[in-house]
Amino acid sequence: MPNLLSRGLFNLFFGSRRKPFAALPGPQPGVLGTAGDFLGPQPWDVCARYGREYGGVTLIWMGPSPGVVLNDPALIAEVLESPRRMEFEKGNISEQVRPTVTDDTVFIAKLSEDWAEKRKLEPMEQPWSPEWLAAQVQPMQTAIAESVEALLAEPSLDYTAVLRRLTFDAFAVAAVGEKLPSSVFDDFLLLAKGADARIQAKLPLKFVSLPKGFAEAKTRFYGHFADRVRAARKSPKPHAVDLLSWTLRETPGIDEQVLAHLLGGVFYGGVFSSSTTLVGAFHQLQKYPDAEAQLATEAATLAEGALTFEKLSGAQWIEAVAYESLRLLPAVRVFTRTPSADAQLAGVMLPAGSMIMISNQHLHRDPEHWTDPEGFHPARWLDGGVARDPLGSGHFFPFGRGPRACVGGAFAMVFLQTALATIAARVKAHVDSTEPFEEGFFFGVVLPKGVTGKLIARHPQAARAAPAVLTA
Ligand code: HEM
Repeated sequence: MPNLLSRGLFNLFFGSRRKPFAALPGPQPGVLGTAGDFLGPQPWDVCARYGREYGGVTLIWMGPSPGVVLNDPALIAEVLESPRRMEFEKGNISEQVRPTVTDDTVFIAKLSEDWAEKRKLEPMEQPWSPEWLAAQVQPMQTAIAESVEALLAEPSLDYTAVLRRLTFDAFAVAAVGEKLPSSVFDDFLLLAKGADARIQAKLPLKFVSLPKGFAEAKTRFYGHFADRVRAARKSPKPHAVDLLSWTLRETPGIDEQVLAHLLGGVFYGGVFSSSTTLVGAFHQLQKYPDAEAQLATEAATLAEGALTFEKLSGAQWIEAVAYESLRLLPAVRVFTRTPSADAQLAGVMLPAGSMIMISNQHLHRDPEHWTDPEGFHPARWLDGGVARDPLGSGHFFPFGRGPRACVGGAFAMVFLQTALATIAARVKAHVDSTEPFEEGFFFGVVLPKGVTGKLIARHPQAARAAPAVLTA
């Protein structure tokens, strides 16, 4: 809380601005407004504290500009889902990630039209058809199984690093039909660091310089996918199910660069968030051995023969583990919106350009909604649990809510379930400590730190020599 002098100064200079917002609760502003609250802790922890202390809407001050933090499902629905959602533009994340993800991407699409309609016109809308998703299970299973075997040889693992690479490799198989060279992964990370520096900057973006070699890495990274588009056009694979081959069959006239950029964008959309979710899942499973044992049993049943989408769809415990991980440790915990013109919300008039922060951290752990919310209990999702709190509902929105929610949510679910089934059938992912891990922030996504351990083969034959060595 700012000291008396700081609060006095704010009131002296900006006191008159406070009057129209008197009805809203919130922390006392000082000379920096209430922005000082966000300087130390992670933003989602601040949003959750506000939810506990002030309720569904909290008035904040970014310097002299008012804003709100929403923790009320109805207000969140108004901003993200109702017809009024068109009044609230997505935050400025697009400007921050623009150098990394190029212009041909759904990341930086403007909200100038109804996004639900716009998506139908986007080439990326098509790949997430149920047919394409179903076709990814088997290739991703093979890729993940191969990665797991390679990792078995490692005496100690940093799960954040190795699951990030495992996820990248599985996404590569879904995107282009095979794993990519390590040099492409390195370029991917370098470009992500460039965007991350801009996302985390407290400075205006023009003062944030990009890492050395950024421009060259970008040319190489997207050039790699452009080469693949040309090669696939020259020698089409009529039965291949990867996104590249699939899209060329369904949309033969698609521009080479657009497709290359969309393929590259898939990795930025989902590698960090999906791998963070897996780290959280294995950390919790170490803490809850009964849940882990049940996962191993179900995964073993699925491992008899090839894994299919149908088999996965019937695997209720695997789905429940994925949901519970997304509830307790969602990888994306804060999203923002901004009224493009003055807009009425929560009984006040928010000026154009003000900050609206929405977090799932508090609602995913709201004790009035969830039993033992801090505990990891996949069983809560059985017996109608999924229908009670579907994805994108008031107290469960790990992928956001409404038409501008995550583009890759359905793919992420298929990936997470395939990964849990494949990994748990082969190994126990031992985690060294069940103490809460430190959480950082990278590319807008929660970054688990210091989660170490090793994979222990469930069956001796799984420990056979690794076919390829993975680099973290
Ligand atoms: C567990 C994994 C994932 C989580 C938790 C997650 C979560 C989210 C969230 C919360 C948003 C913001 C929604 C908003 O601002 O309203 C988002 C946006 C987005 N996600 Fe994901 N995501 C995941 C995986 C993926 C994957 C696999 C892809 C692509 C293949 C992807 C692509 C995107 C894109 C392109 C956007 C921006 C959409 C837009 O601006 O309209 N995500 N994601």
